[in-house]
Amino acid sequence: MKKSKRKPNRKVFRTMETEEIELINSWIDSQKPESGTNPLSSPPLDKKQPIGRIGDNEFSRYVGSTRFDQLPISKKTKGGLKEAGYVKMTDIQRASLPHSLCGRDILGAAKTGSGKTLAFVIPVLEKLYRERWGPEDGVGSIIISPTRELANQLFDVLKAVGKHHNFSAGLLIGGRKDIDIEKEHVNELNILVCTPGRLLQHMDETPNFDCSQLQVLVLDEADRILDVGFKKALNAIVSQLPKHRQTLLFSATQTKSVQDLARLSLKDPEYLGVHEESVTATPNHLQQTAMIVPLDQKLDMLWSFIKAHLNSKLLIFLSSCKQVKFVFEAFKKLRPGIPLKCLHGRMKQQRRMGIYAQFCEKRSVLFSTDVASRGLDFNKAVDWVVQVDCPEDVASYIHRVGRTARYNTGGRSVLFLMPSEMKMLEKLREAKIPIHFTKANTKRLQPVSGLLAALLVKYPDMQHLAQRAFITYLRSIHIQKDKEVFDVKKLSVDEFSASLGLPMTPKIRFLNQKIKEKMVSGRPVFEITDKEDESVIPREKLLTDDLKEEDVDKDILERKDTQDDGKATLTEDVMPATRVVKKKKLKINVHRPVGTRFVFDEEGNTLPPLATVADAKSADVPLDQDQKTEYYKRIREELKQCRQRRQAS
Ligand SMILES: Nc1ncnc2c1ncn2[C@@H]1O[C@H](COP(=O)(O)OP(=O)(O)OP(=O)(O)O)[C@@H](O)[C@H]1O
Repeated sequence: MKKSKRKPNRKVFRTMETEEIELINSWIDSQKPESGTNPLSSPPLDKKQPIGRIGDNEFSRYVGSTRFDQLPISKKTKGGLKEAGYVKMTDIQRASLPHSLCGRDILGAAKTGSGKTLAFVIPVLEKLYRERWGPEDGVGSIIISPTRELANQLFDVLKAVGKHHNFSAGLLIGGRKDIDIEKEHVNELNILVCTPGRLLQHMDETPNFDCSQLQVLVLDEADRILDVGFKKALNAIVSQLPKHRQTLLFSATQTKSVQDLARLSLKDPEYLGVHEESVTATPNHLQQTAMIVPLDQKLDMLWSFIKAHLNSKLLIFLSSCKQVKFVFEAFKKLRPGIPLKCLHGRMKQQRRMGIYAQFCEKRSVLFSTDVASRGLDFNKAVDWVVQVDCPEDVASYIHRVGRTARYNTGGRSVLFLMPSEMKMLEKLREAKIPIHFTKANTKRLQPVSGLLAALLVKYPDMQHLAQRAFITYLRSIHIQKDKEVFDVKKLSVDEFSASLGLPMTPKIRFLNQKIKEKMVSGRPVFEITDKEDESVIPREKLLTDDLKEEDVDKDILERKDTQDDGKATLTEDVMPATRVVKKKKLKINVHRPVGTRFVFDEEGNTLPPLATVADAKSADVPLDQDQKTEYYKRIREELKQCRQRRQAS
């Protein structure tokens, strides 16, 4: 006779859950790892060993587990993990989960792409499950991320792994218009994945918003969230949370500052730095290169690089939003033959999400500020990370290059360093970053400056973008903290201006100013002094349009100023050159000197992509300066004449 397949009713389900929770609690209690130990150093479990209850009051060891199904976690979480394809644990998961599952505070540090997300998503789900958390219990866990895109990604992982649980979860990020709907429902949510600004907004504005029962607080990219840029927001958030809670902090570059940790009232945290003994601070499968590129050659080099990688996925970092806009708009008009996209903090949220999703899917080039530097996974498939502008510090470098070579995949990165920034190379090497240094080969450069000059004449709006890019870049260098690396006085500004296609070098007022960063009423400000003007300017204001704060969630801090100047066209894909039909109509043939080339070596083999712009043998900085100066002079002269002719007609 066929067995009846009737599902157990609710009561039976509840009893089964209660029994499972009792078993998990006893299992966790009986096999707790000793505080201060790293489970990675315990021998791995024998595959044949029985799992869970193995005698009357005896349970299997879970320290030393290598697979998720060997852990004392619920069937629901195990099911979610399995269906999402997660079977074996990564090192940070093996090291931290035994501690976090038994309720301890964690400071977790592991290389980029090593699986830190699951290391906090699993304990969040399990804690609430074991507490039998329900809709009426309200907010049980808060996961904070520094950027909206990362919060979105974390939310997706939470949904996938937690799909069999009954918790309600919400994504609370700035830039979304549905704040009023959010306010109505936020108290019904059990797990909040949010950016600091939006969370604080709810804390300030949502009637009866209640986190008093919070069980687990997670800070992803913890060092960034504890950083000065978020200090005020984070202090305000933490002041409204109960002290009795579990706190999990994760990052590839972790803070050890006692002051920072004191702000979070951590209780005897377990410090788990799983790659501390590793010979490198970056993923093993990541091939890293640095090369000298003078400021006025950066765009030539970047253009040549893109042309040599038309079948790849490239993530390009520039230092400011204006830089991103200019390079994106200009290169888009030059049609390199690969879709181009851009991402920065001044774009509307929906568009940002759209760009992020598209870049996960297709081969393309994404120009970005540091908004994309942390945490983002892009489906593991970024081929190259190109840092056109030097990162502000070693941590920033590690996070940027970490967008490639994720989990077990390979990846490559290249850093353009100006001659005055060579100190950064030393700093990277001191920080255990195996970076190969090579000299650029100008013979293979495809110059783009002349084309930009022509573009600026054809499209006068572009001139404004170029000027803003010029000024904001110099200002970003001027206010960098690390003066050993960044010195605006060492830059040849006229050549730089010409390389952007500008006919005249814009005035640089701030160069006479002394800028000193200091704290006023707990808020970072830059004190600016020059002969004419003496003022104190809030840090965010000075950085407006440009640096880090544009990229974070600013809905609270800058709601009034925030304007979306990302025009619709700014983020649209550019069709590859093969589809361009209007090309013939252009008066200026911008394509002429920059056709796609294949480069072959002496044996007739195609050269690896980087070799088309890099030349390890050449020892000199690759610039015939006289020729270049002559060239710029001529272009400027032509542009002036062109302008005069236009004015006359
Ligand atoms: N146990 C696992 N088995 C298979 N894949 C995994 C496992 N854990 C994580 N991954 C995958 O590895 C990739 C990187 O994971 P994750 O984004 O959590 O890294 P991370 O350490 O947080 O990186 P970052 O420091 O850049 O934020 C993701 O694509 C994720 O799906």
